[in-house]
Amino acid sequence: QTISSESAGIHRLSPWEIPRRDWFPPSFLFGAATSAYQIEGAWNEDGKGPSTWDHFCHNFPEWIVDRSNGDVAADSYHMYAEDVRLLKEMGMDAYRFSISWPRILPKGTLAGGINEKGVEYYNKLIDLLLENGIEPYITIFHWDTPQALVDAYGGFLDERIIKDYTDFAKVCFEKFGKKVKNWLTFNEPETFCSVSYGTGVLAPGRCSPGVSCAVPTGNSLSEPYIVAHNLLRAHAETVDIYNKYHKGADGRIGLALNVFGRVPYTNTFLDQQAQERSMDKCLGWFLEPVVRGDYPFSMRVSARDRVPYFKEKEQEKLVGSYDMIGINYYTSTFSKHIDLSPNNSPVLNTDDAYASQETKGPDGNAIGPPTGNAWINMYPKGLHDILMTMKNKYGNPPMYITENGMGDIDKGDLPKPVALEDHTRLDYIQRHLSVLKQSIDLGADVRGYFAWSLLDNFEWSSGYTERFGIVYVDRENGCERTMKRSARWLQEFNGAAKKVENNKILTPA
Ligand SMILES: OC[C@@H]1[C@@H](O)[C@H](O)[C@@H](O)c2nnnn21
Repeated sequence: QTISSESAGIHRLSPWEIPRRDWFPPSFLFGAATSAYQIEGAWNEDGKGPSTWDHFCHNFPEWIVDRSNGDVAADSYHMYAEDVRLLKEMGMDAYRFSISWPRILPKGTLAGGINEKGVEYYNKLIDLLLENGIEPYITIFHWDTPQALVDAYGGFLDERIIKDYTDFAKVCFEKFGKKVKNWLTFNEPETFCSVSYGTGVLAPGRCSPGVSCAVPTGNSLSEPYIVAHNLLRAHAETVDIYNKYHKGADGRIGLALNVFGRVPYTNTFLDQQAQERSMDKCLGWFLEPVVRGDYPFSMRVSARDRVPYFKEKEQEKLVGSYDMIGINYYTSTFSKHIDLSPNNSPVLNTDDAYASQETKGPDGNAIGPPTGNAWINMYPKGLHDILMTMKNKYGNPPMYITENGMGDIDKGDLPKPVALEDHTRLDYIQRHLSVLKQSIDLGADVRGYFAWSLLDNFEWSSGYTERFGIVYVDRENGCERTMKRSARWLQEFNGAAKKVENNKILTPA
């Protein structure tokens, strides 16, 4: 069951603590986010090719909690108009979604041909969004690599991916770039590298022999760094092409980074160093290359020859390869020092930080109240700390909170009426918006906020057992959408709720 905010020891926000739309500038964007594999379904319809996620779920169902897959998901391929209607009804300014690479290029390569029906789907979605005054924010890659490229040369493990990815991005810019002005090349490269090639929990599910994953023929210590290096070079090439041929006067491009807050486990020097190494590992791994052209020093010290070097020409394209940075924030952990000794030789690339990530502090208390799913304890201050780091250490780039949210556990035992009353999610969103306001007032250049997610959707290895949507999706009933309490509050917050008094609608139609 969803833990009630009261029983989780969360006091209700007082009326004056409830965020209001006028806390934020009129230009600030409020939106919601999704990704292709998690919502579209139609996995093999209208010429779409298989992605690594289709392959992973069909071949290794035992690695998905409920043995499910994204074959239907939230059926947005057929129900996208309903999604846009909901965004409009909530008064959202923007919608972040991703493009399925194999829906556009079924064989992964340009030579393999463009699937015009796939192009048509995204053009219909984009046109409907624009007709309803909703700004599209497109993520080019949200983890669904074409399986054909994995079969051909190992996907992101091989630098041939750089050309195929830039070809795919060019098709997106050519087909959608006149209407779409905001682009994110990659979603959460750190998660993709560490969890798809380190722990192997995400497709293609690779890890070292001896680590428990679907494909234990990888190398959890070296493959994440190889994939990261290819991904960053693909990012830099793509941004260079965009800036030269597609940007125009008002185009903007960047990437969305997953950032866990990290708090020293104790205030000892060793734990403070552990916190810094953990931030380097999570944020710096991809941010420092695009800010200053190389990986964090702490990573080179610990992972040494497993961290590749960029060529000078690559660095020239990497540095400053963003007009905006997306921050995906959910929760924080305590970072605890691990001795750099042969007894602790790393198994996973994340072990290179020589720090454990603890949800409980030395006093045994969790970093924040539990929410629904296990890995998210509510700690809004972590978002503030990250934004201050972005402002004070990384040049305060234009930022968007491109994901923020929590999941309700539903193993078939969460009645719909209970799920619709998602007061913990409402409390979570309100508290993070409140912290966001403080951070902006302290100078952080944040220009928008996207709730994760618009819809209950396919939550990767958790399948459909974690509901992250502000809108409930009833997959037993034609994927019918119903606004949850959090969505209705956002509707009111956005000034879109039809306030009716004496039968007169006060808000604009
Ligand atoms: O787990 C919830 C969501 C996923 O559904 C998103 O696809 C992913 O970008 C993400 N990163 N952190 N948390 N999330």
